Amino acid sequence: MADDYLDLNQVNQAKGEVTLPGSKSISNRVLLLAALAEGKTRLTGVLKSDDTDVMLAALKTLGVRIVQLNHDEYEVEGINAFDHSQFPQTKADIFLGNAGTAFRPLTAALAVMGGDYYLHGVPRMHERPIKDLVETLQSIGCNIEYKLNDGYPPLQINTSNLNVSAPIEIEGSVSSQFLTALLLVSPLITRKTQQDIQIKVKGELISKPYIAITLNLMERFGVKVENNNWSHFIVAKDAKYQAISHLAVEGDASSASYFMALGLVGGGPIRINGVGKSSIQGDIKFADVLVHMGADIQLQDNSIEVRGHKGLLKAFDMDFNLIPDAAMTAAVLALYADGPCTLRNIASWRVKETDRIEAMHKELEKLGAIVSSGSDWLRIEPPKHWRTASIDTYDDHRMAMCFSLAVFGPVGVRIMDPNCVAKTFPTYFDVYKGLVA
Ligand SMILES: O=C(O)C1=C[C@@H](OP(=O)(O)O)[C@@H](O)[C@H](O)C1
Ligand SMILES: C=C(OP(=O)(O)O)C(=O)O
Repeated sequence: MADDYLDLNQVNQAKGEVTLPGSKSISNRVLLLAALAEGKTRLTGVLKSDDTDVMLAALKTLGVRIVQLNHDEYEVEGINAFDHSQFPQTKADIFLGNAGTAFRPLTAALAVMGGDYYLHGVPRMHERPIKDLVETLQSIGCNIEYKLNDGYPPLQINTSNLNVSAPIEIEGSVSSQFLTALLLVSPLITRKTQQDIQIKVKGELISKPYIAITLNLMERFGVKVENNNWSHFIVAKDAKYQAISHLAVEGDASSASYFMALGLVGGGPIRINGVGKSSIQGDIKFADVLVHMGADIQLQDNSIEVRGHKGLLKAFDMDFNLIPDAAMTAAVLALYADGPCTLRNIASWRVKETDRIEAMHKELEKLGAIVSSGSDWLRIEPPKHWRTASIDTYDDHRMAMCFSLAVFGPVGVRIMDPNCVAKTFPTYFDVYKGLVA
């Protein structure tokens, strides 16, 4: 039975060493890429969590042979989607929880390859938009139907009849995962239509560093995409994914943000192994926010060491569009700032695991902060009078993880439903407890 809550005591210090679990964004992309490729790929450092479990289970249901060699090591036997245009299993009911990185790319892959597939998730997944991706796929001949509400999962996918006669247009302003999904399947589209594919982004592309991860990993599997200023992409007609003998998944840079923050407010030193300056994940740039707030950060190729100092942190007013996930960590650090802090350009928070602007607003207020917010921003005045609080987490792993940082004031906190961290970091609170005193 899930624990209802977890009481975290007030603490003064944090130090120690952690090794990060694998990156969710990389794990789910490489599982799919390896499944589509020709040949066997060995993946190490794969994240073990709800989001990756649903991707693994979906691929197995679709008939992909995946052997677990060790706890975080898998061998994936690619189906060679270029010679076999469908998955071995052409009819399936696929549950994808609340994993955007599984739902959006698999929608694109299954719609392009065709079959008889029902894709669904938890109730919140059925409130998260997918219209922009579905409309783009329909515009090139995919057969997708909404089963509950227009614009949202669940989806029924049937056999496609691809027809691409102009650049494929995709909206970029709601989630970058729609463009990621289209890019990941673009070599399948070129193969089926026997032509180069052009992709044009409509609207302002958000969360660009996640597109960089997509392009980087596609290239590792043998497909180089031409990127013209993040708005126009070209994929050549001979594009094809080739297996890689071994790919090591980096540690998760968004998960690193909590430990980096602990090193700052808790004094440190905290050493974080698994990501560093060679990372392909945009969230590594969270280090710049912490340096602004007063952290001393040493970035090695594959590790980070963080130290803080006594006293208040420097307040910030910043655009967080490039690091929407690590941005939540900054919102909680605002509790210890020397003035009001503003997070800007975070509209995508409203359509994630919960409405994160509303959730963050409510929960920071419970601790005594004075908070205001708008459609795409959040402003936090640090508490003058702290209050003890039960923090509701809204089934959002990041709400639970970032509010574990709210214990450096004069009070402890109660985290409701702490097991929601299983979405990306099931052992988070055990690791956390080993660092704070
Ligand atoms: O592509 C990815 O791996 C992700 C993209 C981001 O979503 P948006 O593009 O919707 O901001 C991010 O918030 C999510 O956790 C992972
Ligand atoms: C937004 C997130 O997840 P998803 O991949 O489901 O979009 C997240 O992990 O913060």
